[in-house]
Amino acid sequence: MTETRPNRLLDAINSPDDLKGRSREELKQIAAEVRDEVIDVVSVTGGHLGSGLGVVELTVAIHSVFNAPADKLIFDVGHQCYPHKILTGRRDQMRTLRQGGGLSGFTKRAESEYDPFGAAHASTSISAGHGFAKARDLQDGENHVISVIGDGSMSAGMAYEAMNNAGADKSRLIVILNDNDMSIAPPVGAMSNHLSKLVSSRPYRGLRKIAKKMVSPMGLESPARRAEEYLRGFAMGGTMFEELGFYYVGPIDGHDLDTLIPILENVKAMREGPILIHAVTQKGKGYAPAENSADKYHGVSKFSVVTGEQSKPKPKALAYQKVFGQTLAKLAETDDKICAITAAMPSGTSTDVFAKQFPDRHFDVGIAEQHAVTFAAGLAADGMRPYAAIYSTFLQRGYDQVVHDVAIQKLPVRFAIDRAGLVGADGATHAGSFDIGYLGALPGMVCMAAADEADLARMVVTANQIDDAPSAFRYPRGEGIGIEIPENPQPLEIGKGRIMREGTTIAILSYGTRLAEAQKAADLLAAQGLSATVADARFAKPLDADLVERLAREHEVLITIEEGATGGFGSFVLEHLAKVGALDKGLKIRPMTLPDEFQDQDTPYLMYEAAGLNARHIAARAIEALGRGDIAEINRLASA
Ligand SMILES: Cc1ncc(C[n+]2csc(CCOP(=O)(O)OP(=O)(O)O)c2C)c(N)n1
Ligand SMILES: CC(=O)[C@@H](O)[C@H](O)COP(=O)(O)O
Ligand SMILES: [Mg+2]
Repeated sequence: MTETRPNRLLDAINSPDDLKGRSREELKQIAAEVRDEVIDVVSVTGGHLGSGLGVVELTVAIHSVFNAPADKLIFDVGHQCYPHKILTGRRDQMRTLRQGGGLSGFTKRAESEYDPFGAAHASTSISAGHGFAKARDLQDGENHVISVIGDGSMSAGMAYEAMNNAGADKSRLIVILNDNDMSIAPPVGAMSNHLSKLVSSRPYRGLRKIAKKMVSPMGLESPARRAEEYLRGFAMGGTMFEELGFYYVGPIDGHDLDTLIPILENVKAMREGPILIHAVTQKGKGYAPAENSADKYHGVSKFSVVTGEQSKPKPKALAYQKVFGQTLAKLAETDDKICAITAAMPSGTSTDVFAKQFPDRHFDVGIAEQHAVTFAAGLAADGMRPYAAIYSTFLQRGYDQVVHDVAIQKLPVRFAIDRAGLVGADGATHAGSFDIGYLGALPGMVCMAAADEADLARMVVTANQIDDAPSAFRYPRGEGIGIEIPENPQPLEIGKGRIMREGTTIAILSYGTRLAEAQKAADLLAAQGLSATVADARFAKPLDADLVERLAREHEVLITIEEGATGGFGSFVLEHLAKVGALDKGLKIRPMTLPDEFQDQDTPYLMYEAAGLNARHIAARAIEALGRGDIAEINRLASA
């Protein structure tokens, strides 16, 4: 790929300034080289590929026309920003992408002045862009603000809240709608249909000619006037964007620099109001294996550039997600009230397993977590048994809906909280750190965490039986521990944990999949003659008061551990013990949570190592609390 190109113009591009003054042909070559570079990089790092390949020309065009960092370029989600990183001085670090200490896989303010606004969650770019535009106006600035948002991300309410606000405003804001007719899965909804109609009813072949006319000085006095003429004359009325107060330009071919550059130059000359450029692109553009795949190589592991084959290690166990999807589908065979809801993540959450069997009861609502929650509330209010499968981090966006629409009305929505705990390469934005606290705070909510895949199956079944309250069960990204999943999983007794191993001196009470580390910690302690009880709480709410009080009463040290932030399970235990006076009798209690900081990406193991939540840390914490034992020996044994 890259080696076969004779002149590597990209080698001379260290910042967007180096694109200025380049001929159109040179820019086309640079775009081709950027594309090759993205493919090469992601083939060794893994990461988000299809989206970046689709915006190569857009990114080159934007950086050749505008003046970042003075002009603010805001990418929605940020998963398509690899070409942008290559062009903004980060090319030599690209092979550290998504690794510990390396570049983030998203835009990030702390990483570069060319990333004015960080992202990773969808649909924030128009709001942020509007904020930048207002800030500029208030400070008498002159810079441009460009928000690039995908068609999939246009399904979230936030994008419309932003357009509603920005569209009624005179502030200059350029929104580029990058329409590749894909989300992670095929896009859904009426807006997606509207965009498809716009594209099919207005072929951009003619517009290409128009764009050529726009660059000709003939008949038009000034760039601003040219742009106005263009927009008045050729933006056909009736798009939703125009109704909302945006100048609509398009649809245009988002891979054609001969179209993109003149249009951006003209739009740049406009002095007033928000503009939306509708650019049609292809996800995975220019790399056949991506173009030809169903998911357009949205997110990939390392792969062979020649064949496109991804090198995925053979799984040792079924993923938690599959266990969830399969258990729910099986349950639905005998319960026709069960529904599954996903907010644009059918494959990520494995609701696609359910969808295959029960398409009528499966709902992909698009990137719309708030709606997903209230939609589930409506289903529940009229007698259905909805399971809303949402990543912990994305459910943050639907929190008021969980409180106001679900919990206050005691509606039995079942929340399958996916990606609980640290997720690795996606880093802080995707860590499922807060749901234990934010759900556990809600009156009436039943909160569970699976310690292994067999227990997850039981929790899916347990939630099905809770018809008078909302419930949630959390589980991490990826494979289980490889234990057998019962054929007919039995429901759990609500609010009851389990003792895994009886000891005398130290109690380790785990909530979630740290249980395996707790067991290892007990082994490390046993090697020093220190006896530990290990318990799996299963429920954070209702808390197993008997279990917690017994552990407190019968041990010198009580450690709680969870894959969540402070203010979660450990806090609930502490508060309970304080209320019943169990802390007055000299118990040494040590809650172990994620650290009070946003952790950057790394492997999940190393992130937990940095968080101090692996077996050796648990054992060391016990020894430190106890005041006896040898921490150095623990570390030696753990690393052996
Ligand atoms: C709030 C939120 N929900 C879900 C996601 C997961 N997600 C990341 S990218 C993506 C698809 C975005 O589609 P689009 O904006 O069209 O960009 P494309 O990948 O097609 O370039 C989804 C669902 C997210 N990042 N944020
Ligand atoms: C950008 C984004 O939000 C998704 O693509 C996310 O990276 C998917 O994560 P999983 O791989 O855990 O499904
Ligand atoms: Mg898209």
